[in-house]
Amino acid sequence: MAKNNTRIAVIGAGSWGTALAMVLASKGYTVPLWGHDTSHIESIRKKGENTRYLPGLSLSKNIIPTEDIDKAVRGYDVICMVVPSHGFRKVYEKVILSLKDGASVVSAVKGIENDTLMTMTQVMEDVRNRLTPEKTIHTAVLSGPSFAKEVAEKIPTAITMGCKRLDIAVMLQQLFVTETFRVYASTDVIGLEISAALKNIVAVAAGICDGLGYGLNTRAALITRGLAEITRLGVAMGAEPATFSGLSGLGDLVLTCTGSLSRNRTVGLKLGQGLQLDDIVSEMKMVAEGVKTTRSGYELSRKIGIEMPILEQIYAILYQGKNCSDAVRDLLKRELKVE
Ligand SMILES: NC(=O)c1ccc[n+]([C@@H]2O[C@H](COP(=O)([O-])OP(=O)(O)OC[C@H]3O[C@@H](n4cnc5c(N)ncnc54)[C@H](O)[C@@H]3O)[C@@H](O)[C@H]2O)c1
Ligand SMILES: O=P(O)(O)OC[C@H](O)CO
Repeated sequence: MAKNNTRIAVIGAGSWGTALAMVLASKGYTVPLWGHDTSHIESIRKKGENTRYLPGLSLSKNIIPTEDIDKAVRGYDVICMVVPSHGFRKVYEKVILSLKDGASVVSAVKGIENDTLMTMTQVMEDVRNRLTPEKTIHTAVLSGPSFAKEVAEKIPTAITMGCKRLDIAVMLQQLFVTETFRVYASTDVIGLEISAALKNIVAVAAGICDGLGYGLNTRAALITRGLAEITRLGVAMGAEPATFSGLSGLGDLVLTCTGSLSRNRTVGLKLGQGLQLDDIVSEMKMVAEGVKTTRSGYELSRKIGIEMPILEQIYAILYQGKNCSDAVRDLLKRELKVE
């Protein structure tokens, strides 16, 4: 758990980027924390607190807020990308220009790019191939049940670090682990990314059912059948089935479908209570990745030819104006199956 000489920076000064910077700073690392909004970065610098995304928690002096991406990245060994999926590619196109050869980049992001249907490590590989094919960059993913607020408050948490190269996954595991932040290593990058992105859609569904006033039976059914359809898609994309019963699969699904801190579940809750999606999203100051991922997940499932009934109903609610109760009714009256 001791600090070593690795230089690590965090890109993205929202709630999760700040919480991860706090984890690393608590080990003694000096961590540049980059954000795109100059006034927000200035406010963090002045107050020693991220009042917009993690109010009430003092930041360590080891966290160096910056709006200068080159300064945050140049010469660093490990970069942790925590920019929401819709802005990820544009930011990474800048990051990669300053990235040193042989660096590792960890995506802590849970989404699938809308236009390309790529996961974030696929986006990183795509950007590298186009902009700096001469560089060797090790891409990795960090995923698991982890509300930023609880991680920042040092509430015991377990999470998974995935990289196709196990030695790199283990190096990153050791970099992030603390006494309250337990990190497992994995090589199933696609499994971690698919489970992370798609659990947000099931969390929206769980919120909808709670908003409609349904009960705990309904929620348990959604978690279980949601996991079944996420697993089907992930395995068809080359993931290991066991990943879906791990922290990034079942673990994160349970957290986000049941935890009141979940932004995705909150979106669903309000939809179930009758509010309109545009109004809900425009009032939120944080990102709920599940809204956009419903679109990319839906297109991905059709492209690969995987049946995903819960995802299809959430897509119909979010993008085709379907009534929430009608969606639940249609899920229940589907042809009967063997489990
Ligand atoms: N918050 C959590 O508990 C948590 C935990 C695990 C994973 N995640 C994942 O981390 C990612 C980031 O989420 P978050 O919770 O930090 O979000 P957030 O809403 O708290 O903050 C988002 C940050 O990204 C910035 N941003 C927004 N659009 C941008 C753009 N186009 N370019 C650059 N920066 C932009 C915002 O200014 C803000 O600093 C998401 O994929 C989320 O699913 C979040
Ligand atoms: O608040 P949510 O719904 O984005 O969930 C946050 C994390 O992904 C929980 O692991």
